[in-house]
Order: sequence, then C-alpha cells, then structure tokens
Amino acid sequence: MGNTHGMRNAYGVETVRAAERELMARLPQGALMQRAAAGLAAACADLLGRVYGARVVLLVGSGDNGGDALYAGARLARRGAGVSAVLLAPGRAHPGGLAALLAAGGVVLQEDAEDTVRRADLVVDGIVGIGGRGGLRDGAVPLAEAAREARAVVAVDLPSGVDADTGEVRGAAVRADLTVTFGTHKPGLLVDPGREYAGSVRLVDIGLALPGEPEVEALQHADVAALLPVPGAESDKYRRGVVGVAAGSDRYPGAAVLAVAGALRGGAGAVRYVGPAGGAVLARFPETLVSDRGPAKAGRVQAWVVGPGAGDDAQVVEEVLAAEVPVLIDADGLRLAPRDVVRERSAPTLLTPHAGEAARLLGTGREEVEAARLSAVRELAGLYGATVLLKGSTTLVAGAGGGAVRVNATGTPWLATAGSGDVLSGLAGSLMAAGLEALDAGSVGAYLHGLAGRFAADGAPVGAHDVAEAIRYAWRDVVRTG
Ligand SMILES: NC(=O)C1=CN([C@@H]2O[C@H](COP(=O)(O)OP(=O)(O)OC[C@H]3O[C@@H](n4cnc5c(N)ncnc54)[C@H](O)[C@@H]3O)[C@@H](O)[C@H]2O)[C@@H](O)CC1
Ligand SMILES: [K+]
Repeated sequence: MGNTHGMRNAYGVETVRAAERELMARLPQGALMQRAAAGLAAACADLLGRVYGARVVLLVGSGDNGGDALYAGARLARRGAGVSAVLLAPGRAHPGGLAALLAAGGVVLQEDAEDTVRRADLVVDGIVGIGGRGGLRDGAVPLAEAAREARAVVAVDLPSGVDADTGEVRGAAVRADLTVTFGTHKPGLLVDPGREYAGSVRLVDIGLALPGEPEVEALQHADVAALLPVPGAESDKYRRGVVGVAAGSDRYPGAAVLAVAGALRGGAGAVRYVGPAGGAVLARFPETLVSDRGPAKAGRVQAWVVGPGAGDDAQVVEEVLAAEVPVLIDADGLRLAPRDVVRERSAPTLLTPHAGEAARLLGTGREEVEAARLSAVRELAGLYGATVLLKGSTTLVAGAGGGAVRVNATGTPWLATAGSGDVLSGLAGSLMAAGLEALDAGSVGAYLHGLAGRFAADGAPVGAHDVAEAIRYAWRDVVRTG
C-alpha cells in the first residue's frame, strides 16, 4: 500500500542513518542540518506565537541533535528572542552551531541553569537524538525535571531519553509538548511509552529517500477506508462471510453478547454463535444464528472468534483451531490454545492479548511487556507463527511473517472498560470473515474500535455496549472523510 493513502511510516535509526549518508553525499556540507534547524525554528515560532522578547532556553548535548538546537536558537535570536544555551558537555557542543548562536546574540548559561529553565517560555531539548543510548544521564535529569515547569518544551527529533527504535524509556526522559522530527517519524514516537513523552509530533521533510517497508506504520482514515469490506450488488449473507463466535460461559454470558455485538458491526453477513449463552445472545440480538452444537458441527463459517469469557472449555478451542478458516483467539482462549497447534495451522491465526496475557504467554511480567511493547509483540508473533494484536493505549499488530508492525493511535483511555476487548474480538473476527487478512483485520478493527470509543465517550465514561453501537459511526466517518 506504501504511501499512497497517507500511511504514517516510521523508520528505525539504521535506516535513517543510511538515507542521511546517501543524501549528505549529494549536498553541500551542513545543508541537512540547516534544513532541520529551519523547520525546528519555524515550529518553535508557531508555538511561541510572538518570538520577539520570548525567553528561550536550549538544552544542548554533545552531538548533532544539539547542533540543530543551536542553529534553531540562532534563528530565533535573530528574530528578537532572548536565547540562552545550557551546554551539557561544554567543549563538545557543536562548534558551528555555537558560533552561530553567539553571533546572533545568544548566550551560554554558566549558572542557575535550572531556575532559568523553569522560567522559560520555551525549552528546546537538544540533549540527545537518534544517537542516544539509554535514559538521560545524571547531569541532564534535573534539567529535564525543571523543564516540566517551563511554559512549553519542544523536543528536537525525539524527546531525549526515549529510544528511537522502540519507544522504550529506561530511566528519566524529557516530556515534550511538541516533537519536531526530521525526515521520517521514528518508531519511538508512535509506540508507548515513548509516544506519551513526545506530545504532538511535527514532521519536517529534509529530503530523505526511504525504502518501501518501514519498521512501524500507522493506518490513517484513507488507508482504513480502502480496506473496509464493501458488499457487492449480488452479495448474499454467505458471500459477505459468516463469522462464528465461540464465547461466553454460564458465569460470563455477557462476554458472548459483547463479542456478538462487535461481530454484527464488522461487515460479516451473519453471526453464528456457539456456546452456553445462546439465550442471552438471542434476547439482545435476534438476528444471531445460534447453534447448540460445538464449533465442529455448527455449520459454515468463514472465520472464528474464540475465547472471550469462555472459561476452561479446552474442547471448544481445540475444535475451532482444527477448522481450516481464519481464527481469532482472545482471553481464555489464549490460555487454552497450545502453541504448537497454532503454529501448525495452515489458515491464519490472530491472537489478541492485553499486556498481562501477553506476559503469561511469554513467561515474563506485565511491566516488562508494557515497557517493551514492540519487542514483545514481535516475539509473540514469532513464537506462535501468528499475527498478534497487543492491546493497549497504542495497540500494536505484528504479522506472522515479520514486516512492518502496525500501531493504532485512535484509542482513548475510556476504552479501558470491562468488555471492551470482547467487542474488539468480535469486530476483528467479523472483518476476517468478510475477507480481510489477519494483519488488516486486526489493525482496521483496532482503528474502528478506538474511534468508536471516542465517539461513544465524547469525554464521558462509556460501557462496552456503547462502543459496539458506535462502531457504525466510526465506519461512516472513515468512509466519508477517508
Ligand atoms: N545526520 C544527519 O544528517 C542529520 C542529523 N540531524 C540531527 O542529528 C541527530 C543525531 O546526531 P548524532 O549522531 O550526533 O547523535 P546525538 O546528537 O543524538 O547524540 C550523540 C551524542 O550524545 C551522547 N549520548 C548518547 N546517549 C546519551 C544519553 N543517554 N545522555 C546523554 N548523552 C548521550 C553521545 O555520547 C554522543 O556524543 C539527529 O537526532 C538529528 O537531531 C539533523 O541535523 C538532520 C541531519
Ligand atoms: K532531543
């Protein structure tokens, strides 16, 4: 699909460095840094509103990230801002950038740096960029803390302390209101926890030529619109796909109702329900085809959803996994699905764990997964030979065969409500039944689900059934404006 639909792509450090080398070889020395600094200064000016008289403090590390900050500071000083620089490694600050700042009337702060930072209208974080390793070093930590009290913080390329390739934050990091990033988004700006530190992100084009496949990509409205299933004139319900839902238990009948609620809004022509909660499902959704036999004998389906609220019924999971159609496994199903059976399936499998479930499957802790979401989702996909959707504030979807990981950012904290995951399972399973590949079904499902959560919540708490009902508004919004 490439860039044609405006997909937001993020490339890792190695790829960026290679593209930079290639471009630098064709440009006069320093030209790239001037492009970066010009874009950075413009973004700072927009944020400040009035540049003349503004108090700007630059936090300057020892690399080119600091160079960008210094040159941008020089531009702001020429427009009348009072610009001072804190050099974290005096003697190793970018010489050309420092000379430019001083020539423009900027100063180097020798003392009271933290106080000055606190009182700044704008702090520019040029401590470290894509050359950074690990969290902030000791000397930078108090400055990063002081910056939180300043009126605004702009991070240069990425917030210092955030890992560009993974979004991991090991130790302290700068919290930015705006990140001005160069050439391409970096994975760490799209994936939590890094994304939270970045604030809003503005991309400055510096002319980098990047390869076709990014490390991380985020679908936008138009991408989703192009992927949504559209029934043809002569579609009947079977051609539109039947999604089977094997979910719920006597103890948790609600999970079945919610998974069906999601499945009904996902584009499949019909929903077939299998399990002990048929009565509850029919009472709410009379259009459901309810079967009182197990999945193996339930009749034709084009994709299965198994697991939400299912309890300990291993037999159901076994029968679903034996079907030669795409299968989505969630919740209890994740515990009951043997890894080698999933690996050996010839039809696609989509696993949809939250961080706690992913941690159990990986034999690690929930915090470890939350701290390193990108590597966790890739590792799980490799272990199971399956597509994996890792739920969270930024949901990630990794394909079975590697490749770009999809990140979804439409979610809202209001979605962290009981049963919300059941709705997502039904929705994504329904999209698979309607013909989407597992990676697309997972990422389109997450996108619509997140958007539905926003529409349903509109700033107030919501229940999972509200989210299911709002899926159609999300769908319409995507179709109309995509
Ligand atoms: N290479 C290029 O063509 C361009 C690079 N640009 C800028 O250059 C940056 C990359 O510059 P560099 O390669 O010099 O690397 P950085 O400036 O990101 O950082 C490298 C320096 O920081 C130190 N460092 C590493 N980890 C640290 C930590 N945790 N705490 C404190 N210091 C740490 C290293 O010892 C090294 O001196 C980009 O992020 C971007 O801002 C832009 O000017 C655009 C063009
Ligand atoms: K930075």
